[in-house]
Amino acid sequence: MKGALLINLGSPNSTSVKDVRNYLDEFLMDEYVIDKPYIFRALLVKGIILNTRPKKSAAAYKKIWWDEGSPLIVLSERLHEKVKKQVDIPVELAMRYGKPSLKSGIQKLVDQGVTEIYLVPLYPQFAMASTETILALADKLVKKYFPQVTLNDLPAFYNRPDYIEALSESIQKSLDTAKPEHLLFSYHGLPERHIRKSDVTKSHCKLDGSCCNTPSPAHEFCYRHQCYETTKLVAEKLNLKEDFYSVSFQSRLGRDPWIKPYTDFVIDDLAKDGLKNLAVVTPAFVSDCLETLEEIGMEAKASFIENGGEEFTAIPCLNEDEKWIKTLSNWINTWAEK
Ligand SMILES: C=CC1=C(C)c2cc3[nH]c(cc4nc(cc5[nH]c(cc1n2)c(C)c5CCC(=O)O)C(CCC(=O)O)=C4C)c(C)c3C=C
Ligand SMILES: [Fe+2]
Ligand SMILES: [Fe+2]
Repeated sequence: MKGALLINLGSPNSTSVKDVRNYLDEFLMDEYVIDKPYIFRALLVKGIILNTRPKKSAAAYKKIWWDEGSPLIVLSERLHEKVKKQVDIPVELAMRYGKPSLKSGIQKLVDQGVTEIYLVPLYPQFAMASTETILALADKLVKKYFPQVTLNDLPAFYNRPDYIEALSESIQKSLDTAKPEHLLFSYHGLPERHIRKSDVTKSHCKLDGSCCNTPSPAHEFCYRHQCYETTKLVAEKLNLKEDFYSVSFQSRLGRDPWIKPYTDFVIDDLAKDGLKNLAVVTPAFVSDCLETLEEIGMEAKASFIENGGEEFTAIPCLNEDEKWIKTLSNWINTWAEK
C-alpha cells in the first residue's frame, strides 16, 4: 500500500533556552547544514554557536510563539489535516529536526500497512540543507528500521505551474490591499559553498549573476537558480514591471559568505533611497515560521521604518491557502494512481 509523508523543518519543543539549545544542536550538527568535518563542526557548533545563539533565538521564538505552539508546527499540522481530507492514501506529517520525528512519521505509515512512501519535503526550492538532508535521513532510517519500505520523493516544485498560480494569487491579494511601491522576494540564504557543492557539473555555478540564467543541468539542484526562477514565473504571471520587484536572501549565520544580495542590506537601502511602501514575500517557506514572522515581520519592518520607510507588509506564506492545499493534494493523488 502507498502512503505520503509531509516533511517540514521543525521547531524547538518550547521557547525555553534549553529546548532551543537542543533543537539548534540537532539542526546545526547536521552535516548537510554545517558541512564541515565532524571535529570542526562540533567545535563551531558546541564550542561557539551554542554558547550564545540559544538565548538570542529563544527570545526571538518568544515573540512569535502561539498558545498552540510553534507557528511552523501548528501551520504544518493544519496543512496536514486539510490535505488528508483531499487525498486517497494515508498521509502523515514529520519534521526533519525535533518532533514529530521523521522516524515516527514513517512508523505511523507502516502501522497503517504502508510499504511505499512518497516523501514530500515542504520546500519549493532544492537545497542540500533542506531537501537533501530529509531524503538522506529517510533513506538511512528505512534501511535500518523499515527494510520492507520503498521510498519515492516529490522533486522541488519551484516552477510547477499550479504552485506558481497558487503563490501568485496569494501575493496578488496582498498587493491589492497594501499597494506597495516595491515587492521584495526574500528567500532563505545559504552559504555560497553549498551552491558549489550541489553543482552536479562542478563548474557551472560561478555566483556571478549570470550562471543562474544560463541553461544547465546544474539547475536541477541549484537553489539560487530555482529562487530566481520562482520569482520570474510569479512576475510573469502577475505582469510585474522589472523595476517593481527584486530578489534577496535572508537569515545569515556565521562569517562565511552567503548568497547575495542580503535582505537586511537591501531593505535598509530601499528605505534610505526614499522608498516609503514596501511588501516582502518569502517563497522559500510554505508555512510561516520564525524567519518570516520575526526576521521579516518584526526585525526587517522595524529597520525599514527606522531608515525612513513608512508602510511595510510581510506577505503571509501559503499556509492554509485553498489552492495550495488542492495543488499539494493533487500531486499526492497523481503519484498514488501511478
Ligand atoms: C548554516 C546554517 C543554516 C542553513 C544552511 C539553513 C538553511 C535553510 N533553512 C531553511 C528553513 C528554515 N530555517 C529556519 C531557522 C533557522 N535556520 C538556521 C540556520 C540555517 N538554515 C538557524 C540557526 C535557524 C534557527 C533560528 C535561529 O537561530 O535563527 C526556519 C524556522 C524554524 C522555526 O522554528 O520557525 C526555517 C523554516 C531552509 C529552507 C534552508 C535552505 C534553503
Ligand atoms: Fe534555516
Ligand atoms: Fe547558477
